[in-house]
Amino acid sequence: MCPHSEEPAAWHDASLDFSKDMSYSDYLALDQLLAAQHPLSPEHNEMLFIIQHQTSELWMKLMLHELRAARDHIGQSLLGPSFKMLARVSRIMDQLVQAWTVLATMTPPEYTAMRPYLGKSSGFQSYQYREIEFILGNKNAAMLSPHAHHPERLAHVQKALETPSLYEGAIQLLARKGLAISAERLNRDPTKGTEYDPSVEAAWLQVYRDPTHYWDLYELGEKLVDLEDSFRQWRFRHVTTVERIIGFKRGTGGTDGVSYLRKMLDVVLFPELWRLRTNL
Ligand code: HEM
Ligand SMILES: N[C@@H](CC(=O)c1ccccc1NC=O)C(=O)O
Repeated sequence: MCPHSEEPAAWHDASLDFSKDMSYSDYLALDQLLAAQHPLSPEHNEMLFIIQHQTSELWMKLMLHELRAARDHIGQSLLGPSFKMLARVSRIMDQLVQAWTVLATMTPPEYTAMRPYLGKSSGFQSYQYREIEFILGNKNAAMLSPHAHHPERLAHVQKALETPSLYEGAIQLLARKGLAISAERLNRDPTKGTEYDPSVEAAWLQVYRDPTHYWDLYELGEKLVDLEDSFRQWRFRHVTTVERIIGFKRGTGGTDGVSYLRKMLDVVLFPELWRLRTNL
């Protein structure tokens, strides 16, 4: 009963006996999920480092779920659902951009104390991140090597390398809608990363110069630019946070560290969609 009234407590009708029914924790497999954090160091701040990455990887799992579905819908010219999926992916990326404020609470001495325990491990070896880069067209077969020892992870990245990217699907859609794309571009090796093509820019320019006629393609173009905009912000927040925490030390993954990550800021996923803005 409520302490000061005759009314039953607000939670009075809540289900309380889960001996025979699925509960919140059962449905979310929380026993497994919350038992998956294994700090290697005695440092207080390692839990932050682990959970920051595990939550990022869960968001990446959802991004891939949505990106694969968006690519399938674009392949079937079903653009409405693909727009919703791409918008969701951009919002997830925004979430990952904001998440850097939590990790930025880790100071250099705190990270330095736990860094030796990381060995050669690095986000460079994130197979979900690599799949995301690949499905967006930033492909590089060399990035399979860190997974060569692990058949299941290798299969994920290998499949992503061999499957035409989401942007490839958008270019094929432009051609299906009657826009002139070069035969060489339409028949390009899907394992190769996206490279600027003048016929693709000319096609996007035709769309952006007549949005009323090509509204669905125009909206697809802007959804892709939204996504790359958010991705660029993620890359920038990562390199800035890294510089805050390890300066210009070499990375545990073997790269030059911040120097390498700064080069990644120059990656352009959808080159023609950015170049057309200059020529519109
Ligand atoms: C203290 C925090 C962090 C530091 C010092 C750091 C440092 C680095 C460095 C130096 C690299 C270059 C590869 C290497 O040599 O290791 C890298 C790559 C990477 N990191 Fe981080 N990182 C941090 C946090 C994160 C977080 C929270 C994520 C989220 C998933 C992340 C994801 C990645 C990814 C995906 C790459 C590969 C990037 C690419 O190849 O373009 N990192 N990180
Ligand atoms: N490359 C980082 C180490 C690192 O960032 C890391 C290590 C293990 C698991 C996730 C990591 N985060 C992203 O790269 C460093 O050089 O300190």
